Amino acid sequence: MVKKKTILDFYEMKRRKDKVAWITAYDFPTASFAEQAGMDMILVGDSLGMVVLGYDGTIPVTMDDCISHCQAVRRGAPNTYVIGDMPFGSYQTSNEDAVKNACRFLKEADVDAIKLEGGRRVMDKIKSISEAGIVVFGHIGLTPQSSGQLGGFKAQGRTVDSARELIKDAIAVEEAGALALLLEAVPPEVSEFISKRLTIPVYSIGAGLPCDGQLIICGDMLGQFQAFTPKFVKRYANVADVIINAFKEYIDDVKNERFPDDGHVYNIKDSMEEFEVLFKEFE
Ligand SMILES: Nc1nc(=O)c2c([nH]1)NC[C@@H]1CN(c3ccc(C(=O)N[C@@H](CCC(=O)O)C(=O)O)cc3)CN21
Ligand SMILES: CC(C)C(=O)C(=O)O
Ligand SMILES: [Mg+2]
Repeated sequence: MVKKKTILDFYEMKRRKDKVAWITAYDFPTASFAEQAGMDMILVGDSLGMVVLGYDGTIPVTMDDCISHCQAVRRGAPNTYVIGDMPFGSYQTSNEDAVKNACRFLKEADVDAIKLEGGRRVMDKIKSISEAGIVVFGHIGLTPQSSGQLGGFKAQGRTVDSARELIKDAIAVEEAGALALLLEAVPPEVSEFISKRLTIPVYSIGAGLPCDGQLIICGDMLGQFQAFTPKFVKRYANVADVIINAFKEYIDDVKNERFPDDGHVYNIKDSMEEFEVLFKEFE
């Protein structure tokens, strides 16, 4: 059993240029598979709203949804670094709400860190949660919770003007006390500059190779999520096909009485003659 990592291990990995591999997971089995595979960390993303609850965005996801899924993930991956993603409305309202809800993730779901979206505009939230002693991951670039303001799920930092805003946000996140930063959907030229400019580890989901590690949504890499596929997704399996084919085979077996066969039923423990006597009694 590999020892559970701490934030210090991730700083050491950045220094040694060892890349951090992480995925999202929302349930017990996926978390357990991730831990068995040796994943460095797991994000319980509010993307759970889209990937496992079927919403078309992350806005409806609640604190209770996140806590419940974090608990399942922690049970499945007791020795892996787990990050809880703060859902829309759980930190925007006030510093007090932000700290209170961040504390819930630690107290109720035993996560190692929390993540929240935004740069300069959430500096006070990052600072308040950090001052409570909690490890904060920042998240800038394509921030799905503010996709309304961005005009949709759009890559960021592709123009000099947009990159300037992104760099200011990255610096602000570090200054506010975040101990890691996630860049989503940002050109590698910009993420390389940010990774070098900051002291804290900078991770990528769709931000290219220059970052200190990579994140991908489990449902995307496994071919489980069908609504759309972001450009940055590499598919490693096609679970949808595997599941649909298994379901079709099962339906066919049931309709044609090939299932259940002798191997999938229980044997009687008295003679058939005795059972026939019993059945006669009730005819
Ligand atoms: N399953 C899933 N995967 C994700 O990566 C993901 C979620 N859900 N939910 C929350 C956000 C939304 N994300 C998205 C969604 C769409 C694109 C996308 O389709 N982008 C287009 C156009 C980008 C643009 O116009 O700049 C692309 O071609 O990549 C990217 C990231 C990332 N996150
Ligand atoms: C898209 C990633 C970065 C995320 O925040 C999530 O999975 O919720
Ligand atoms: Mg999220």
